[in-house]
Amino acid sequence: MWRVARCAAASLRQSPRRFSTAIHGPCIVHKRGADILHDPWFNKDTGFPLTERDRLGLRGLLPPRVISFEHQYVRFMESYQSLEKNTRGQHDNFVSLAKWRILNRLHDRNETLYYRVLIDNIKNFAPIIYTPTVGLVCQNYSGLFRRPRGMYFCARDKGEMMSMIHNWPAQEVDMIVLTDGSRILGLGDLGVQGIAIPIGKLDMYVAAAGINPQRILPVMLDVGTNNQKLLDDPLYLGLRQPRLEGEEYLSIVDEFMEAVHARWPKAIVQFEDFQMKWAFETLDRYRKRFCMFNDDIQGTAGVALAGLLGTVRAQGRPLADFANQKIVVVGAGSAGLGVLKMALQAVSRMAGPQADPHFFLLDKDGLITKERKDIDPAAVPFAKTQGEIKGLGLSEGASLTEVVKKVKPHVLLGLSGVGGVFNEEVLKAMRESDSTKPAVFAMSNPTANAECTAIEAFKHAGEDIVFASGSPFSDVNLGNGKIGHVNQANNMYLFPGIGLGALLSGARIITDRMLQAAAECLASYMTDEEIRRGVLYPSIDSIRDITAEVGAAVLRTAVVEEVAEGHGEVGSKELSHMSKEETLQYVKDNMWYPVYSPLVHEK
Ligand SMILES: NC(=O)C1=CN([C@@H]2O[C@H](COP(=O)(O)OP(=O)(O)OC[C@H]3O[C@@H](n4cnc5c(N)ncnc54)[C@H](O)[C@@H]3O)[C@@H](O)[C@H]2O)C=CC1
Ligand SMILES: CC(=O)C(=O)O
Ligand SMILES: [Mg+2]
Repeated sequence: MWRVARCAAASLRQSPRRFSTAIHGPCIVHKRGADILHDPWFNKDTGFPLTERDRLGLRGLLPPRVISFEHQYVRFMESYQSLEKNTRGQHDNFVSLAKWRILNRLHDRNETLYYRVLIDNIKNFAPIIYTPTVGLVCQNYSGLFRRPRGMYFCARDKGEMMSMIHNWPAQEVDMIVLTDGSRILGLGDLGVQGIAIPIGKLDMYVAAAGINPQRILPVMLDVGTNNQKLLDDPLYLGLRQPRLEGEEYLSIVDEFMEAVHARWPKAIVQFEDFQMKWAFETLDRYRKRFCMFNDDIQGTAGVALAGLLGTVRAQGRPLADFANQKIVVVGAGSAGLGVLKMALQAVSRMAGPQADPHFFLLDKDGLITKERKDIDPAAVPFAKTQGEIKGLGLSEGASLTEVVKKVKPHVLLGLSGVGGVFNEEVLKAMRESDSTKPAVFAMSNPTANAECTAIEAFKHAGEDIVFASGSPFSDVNLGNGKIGHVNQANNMYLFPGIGLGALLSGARIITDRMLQAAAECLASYMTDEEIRRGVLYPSIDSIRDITAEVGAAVLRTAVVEEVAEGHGEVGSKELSHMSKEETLQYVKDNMWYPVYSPLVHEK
């Protein structure tokens, strides 16, 4: 009823795991013949019906047999499965890249089929198009490069961006993911090669939020790199210069934001994998002027908070007990500080602004206290005073092991980007935790950068822990029929819903309360029974469902916050009159789902 008018190419109510036989509205195409076959958006490969082949000048350009969408799907899955079989026993990275290649080739050729296989097999394919394999793709991007995807703005383009933005062929863009490649996952500065991250994030937008892939735009802002290995690499495809700094840097980001806003005033920009100083600076600079958010600071915070509230429930305690949880956060970067900031807001709401939460923050130099020289301003609110830690026998720069042994935390949460920092000694110290169900969150990506593996966590910290990691691990067989459940604490459970809710509300800006609504929605999604079993987040198989819920929660809060300006033909008044159920239905009705629509040629 409230579906927003757009090319009916495949705008269909979500019907996962079924091949709908419904008739779909036609899609207008301005090309003919071979041009259509070479356009992944319209291409159906051997799936063009004979009438369409006639209409579009395709007769003779394809083998005569028409293969149905269902059959094409099965054929692709069969070739994927034989790749899996044929590469069994080979090196993990080799296998992962081979899987990425076969998916990427389909993406380049036939987007409708690509997104269908992705959506229907998201659990299998997310680790390929997203973390961890996307990290490997970034590391090898210049060598893997065959075709561009998205837009590349570089330092040399200063003064040209207003016109360059019009080089993007799509008329409309809803969702942009932007990186400067300066902190790609836990892999550091990867320069232009970081473009694979926006591509992977936007694939998740299509798969989870049903954002129309014709209206997404991955963007790389190449301001140079400080990665000497890349600068020395003859294959490197980015600018061969050190990173711009200070005002020079900001003027590039400013120009990009202005250019985007001039062409697509309602587009949402997600900042992704910026090094900490620019992550915070750009968020402060733009969040009141543009509809934007920083996923690493804000998306991650919401997902972590939902997990932290889940661990309180897993202990059989009331949510208000969150204010008493002792939480050790390892990593004082954009992600760690974002988590603590949101956790602090939650504690204030629950126990009042005078509440004194028991948060301990460590970085590469150990426990952060007020004694710390050159302390980052963003870390100041979480730095301990001497008075707070004296009784525990801790001091400035105390090691992680010492902190865990003395604090006996309920939760140990890693966002350090350093693989293995939760070593045997640290994990064993968690056995002395004051919690009946201690939690270990090893949230750094990709897999090799996780603070510990799932097996290590259950082995050393004990079988009663709750475990979560940023990249996927398999559940752990604990013997005697017991299974250690592995949660994936990854911002993928929130950013698609934040973007979707902001889009469909036509939000002017993204407020803290919209982000809080997203986190609360995720936190309340799991049943008590699931939480008791240590299941804090939904299975990735349900990501479309949780994203619709999160999107609806964000949208409703945008209305309450009076930042919703409406989307398409649905005005802000109509949005404000929708019940909770109607909002959810509106969101679901606007989620794109891939089907072949009849193509009609127009000059
Ligand atoms: N699971 C998820 O959804 C997300 C995970 N992440 C991951 O978090 C990690 C960090 O990201 P950012 O905060 O943006 O990076 P960042 O570079 O801003 O911060 C890293 C922090 O870790 C600290 N650190 C480094 N070595 C350490 C050590 N040995 N012990 C303790 N602390 C140490 C640094 O001092 C710094 O404070 C990355 O691996 C990233 O992939 C980030 C966002 C979302
Ligand atoms: C998941 C994510 O955004 C990161 O690791 O940076
Ligand atoms: Mg990120």
